[in-house]
Formats: sequence, C-alpha cells, structure tokens
Amino acid sequence: MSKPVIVALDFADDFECIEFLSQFPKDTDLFVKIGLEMFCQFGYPFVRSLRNRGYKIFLDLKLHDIPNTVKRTCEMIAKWDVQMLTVHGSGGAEMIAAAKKGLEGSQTNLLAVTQLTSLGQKELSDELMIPLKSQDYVTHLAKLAFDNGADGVISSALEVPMIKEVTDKDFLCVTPGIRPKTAQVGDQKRVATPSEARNLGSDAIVVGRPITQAENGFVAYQNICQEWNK
Ligand SMILES: O=C(O)c1cc(=O)[nH]c(=O)n1[C@@H]1O[C@H](COP(=O)(O)O)[C@@H](O)[C@H]1O
Repeated sequence: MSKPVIVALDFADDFECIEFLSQFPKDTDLFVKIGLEMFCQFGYPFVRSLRNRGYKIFLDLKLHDIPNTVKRTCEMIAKWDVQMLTVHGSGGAEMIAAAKKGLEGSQTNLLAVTQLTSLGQKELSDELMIPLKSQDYVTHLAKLAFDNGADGVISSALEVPMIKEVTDKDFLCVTPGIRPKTAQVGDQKRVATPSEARNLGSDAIVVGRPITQAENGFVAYQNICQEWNK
C-alpha cells in the first residue's frame, strides 16, 4: 500500500466540507482527518457519513485526561471503525496504556502526539518550562508511547529518523506541519516539504490548509501526492 497523504478537514461547517470533497473523483482513495473543529460541531454522525463514503478516517481528538476517562472514551471509539486516533503523549504512560486497552479488538491505530508542530524550542523552554532540547523531548515521548502500546506517534517529519531509532522501524510516524515550498507556513513551526518528509521516513503526512484553502483542492492534493510518492 502506498503511504497516505491525509487531508485535514478543518472546516467551519459541514456544507463547506462536503463541497470541498465533491471536487474529488468518486474513486479517489481518500484518507481524511476529522479534528476537534468538525467533531465538536457534527460528532459521530459526521464520522459515520464519511466512513460510509469509503474514506479512511483519522479521528484527531488528542485525548488527554485521567486513564479511566480515556479508556472509557476509547472503548466507545473502538466501535466506530476509524483507522487512527490521537491522544497526547504527555498524558503519561498509564493514560497511553489505558487508551490502547480501550481500543482492544478494533483496527484503530493509536497515535500519541509528541510535541505539537506549532511549538518550537522557545515555546518548549520559555512557556512549558521543559528543560530539554526539543528533539530529546520528542524522542522521550515517542519511547514512552512505544513502551506503553501505542502504534505510533505524531511528530514533525524532522524528528522521524530519531524516533525510529529509539523505537522500531515499523512504529508509525505520522507527520503534520507539511508545507510545499511555495505555501504559507502560518502557525506551524517545525515544517517539512512532502519530499523532505518522504526522505526522512514519514509513514504518512497530514496536510490541511495547503489543500483545503487552495484554489483547486483536488489539484493541490494531486501535486502533493506526486511530490510525496516520487
Ligand atoms: O494531531 C495532529 O494532527 C496535529 C499535530 C501536530 O503536532 N500538529 C498539527 O498541525 N496537527 C494537525 O495537523 C493539521 C495541520 O493542518 P495545516 O497546518 O493546515 O496543514 C491540523 O489539523 C492540526 O490539528
């Protein structure tokens, strides 16, 4: 299977989202990410409707709570037949293990967010008061996730080689913060182009605005797929 380009569906309303998706030919093998913005508005029925269209779903809820709450939430999500789910790695070992336990019996890959790609070294040190180099913090959280049963992590593409080194080559590295050379970086800090992400060993890239806000979303998607698969 070729490695996916996951389209982040960050839209303010479902009409806009469905209109965007209508640009894609019916036989496109789409992998989409439903994040907090759309999930808070449209909930599980929206997830189900996109799953019924045959899309693969990355449900990006970034769960971060006490282990019991996360486990019970994951038990519910386990019935939804989604391909990926996120928790925050900084929720700790017990929480990650509880999430995995909650997903037992499902095909859902559990991914732990390491350091958000919108945070750089300055924010890590000055705001979060974490006295580590960013790459050490990311690899620490990746190892924690690996040791506690996660199937992979979310990180910047820049950290993938280090993560694979401290975990396993098959430990999934799904990387947002993807910006083609000509795109606006916006609020992202640790960015890479699709071809850089591929060369660094990412297993999947997550792309939002460079596709969803392009004049022609399908063409932008095709261009990114072409660069990613080259
Ligand atoms: O978990 C994520 O998907 C995520 C983690 C992270 O560290 N950085 C990050 O940007 N994301 C998500 O990836 C998407 C990136 O969108 P764009 O910046 O528009 O390409 C957004 O939906 C973010 O919520």
